[in-house]
Amino acid sequence: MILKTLDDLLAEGVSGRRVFVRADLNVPFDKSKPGVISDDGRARAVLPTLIALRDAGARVIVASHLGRPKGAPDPKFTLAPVATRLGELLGSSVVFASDTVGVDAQAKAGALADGEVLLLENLRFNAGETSKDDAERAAFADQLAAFADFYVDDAFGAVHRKHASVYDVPARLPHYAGGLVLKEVEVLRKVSETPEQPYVVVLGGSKVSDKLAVIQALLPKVDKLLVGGGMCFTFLKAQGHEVGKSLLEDEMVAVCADLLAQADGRIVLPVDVVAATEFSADATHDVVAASEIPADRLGLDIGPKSTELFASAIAGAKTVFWNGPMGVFELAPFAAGTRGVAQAITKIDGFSVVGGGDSAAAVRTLGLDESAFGHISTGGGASLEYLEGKTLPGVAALEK
Ligand SMILES: Nc1ncnc2c1ncn2[C@@H]1O[C@H](COP(=O)(O)OP(=O)(O)OP(=O)(O)O)[C@@H](O)[C@H]1O
Ligand SMILES: O=C(O)[C@H](O)COP(=O)(O)O
Repeated sequence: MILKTLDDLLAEGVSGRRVFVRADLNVPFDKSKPGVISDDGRARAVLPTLIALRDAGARVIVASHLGRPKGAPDPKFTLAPVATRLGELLGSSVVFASDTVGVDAQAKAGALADGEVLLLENLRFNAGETSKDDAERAAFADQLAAFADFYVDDAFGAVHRKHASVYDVPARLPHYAGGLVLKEVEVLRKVSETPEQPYVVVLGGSKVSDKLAVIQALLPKVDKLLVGGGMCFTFLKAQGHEVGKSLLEDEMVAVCADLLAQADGRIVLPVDVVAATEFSADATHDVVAASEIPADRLGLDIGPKSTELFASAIAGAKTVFWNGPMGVFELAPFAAGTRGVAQAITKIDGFSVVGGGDSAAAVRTLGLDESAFGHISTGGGASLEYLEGKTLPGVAALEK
């Protein structure tokens, strides 16, 4: 990979210059306490870049998405609490703009002093950020690029998105890869090119259709592919089981059936699940066989037998890649599967990678020892698409 790095930019000198940093500050929030960040790992991961630029006297303009608002302001997805947290982590105040490219952002960017940091409001409050229309994205990218002299991408979690701030802004400014992007790409390159066998992949989480392509791509390379979390129900349905009110992508059932047929036993599904009456910590819940989920229940975690089954598959692995929690770990009654699988991964005599904002958050919020994992990636979809062998638009843009 030939690209310029943050170190190159620092060597050129940034004092008094305006640097646009694309970060992935898409942090999870406490489901029961609005506005309270439940895991600030992604904010901490970008700190070295921000500190280096701040300390070198740059005027730093940080931009990120949060969640998936629909191209217009939505208070549920404001980055305001993240600006506060970022200021605490940096130990210096972070100015927050209440819009992304509007009057407030322009005034605050214009008033930045050397070594000051500004966080713009959620990029996805603007339709141009995620638009599939090149001209619409370009128009928004022009507005973003106008803020700065240089562009640094340290948003590894978003490099798989062909979005204005990831793909189009670097075409408009001298561009550099931040340390986080460089480190993530290096680790994932090793895992994807030369994984030591046996290689076990564990997939879960809720973004089902996002993750089916990676299963297809990884099947020829892995010894076992363990599927839990919200994803498993589409597979269980494909095996002919009823899944009650569990998360299900009906239109993907045929694809899952096809994957199971190709896998020749290497895709391992849960044999039991924790089935609840509703999506709530207080809901009545029981362990049921994966083939017998009652019509009025939804599966919110893998059951104890499945956890054991998955742990024993993980035990002999030399390489483990894990993306996506095994259940709704944020609610205590449904955290055991994720905890059990994570603990099994910490015990392997080999190299493990945890990919995904929520999976990384699970490691930390469940009190597991972060240092027992080989690498904790900030990218969920990004790390999966890298392993799939896809070109990542954000990385390609930096290479140009
Ligand atoms: N059985 C289930 N039903 C519904 N949701 C589930 C289930 N199991 C896990 N989840 C949810 O999946 C979410 C994480 O899914 P996601 O696919 O986003 O993971 P990730 O890849 O680690 O994160 P990201 O893509 O944000 O980096 C968690 O919030 C968890 O509560
Ligand atoms: O959570 C993630 O994986 C990244 O922040 C990207 O978010 P997205 O899947 O909403 O583009």
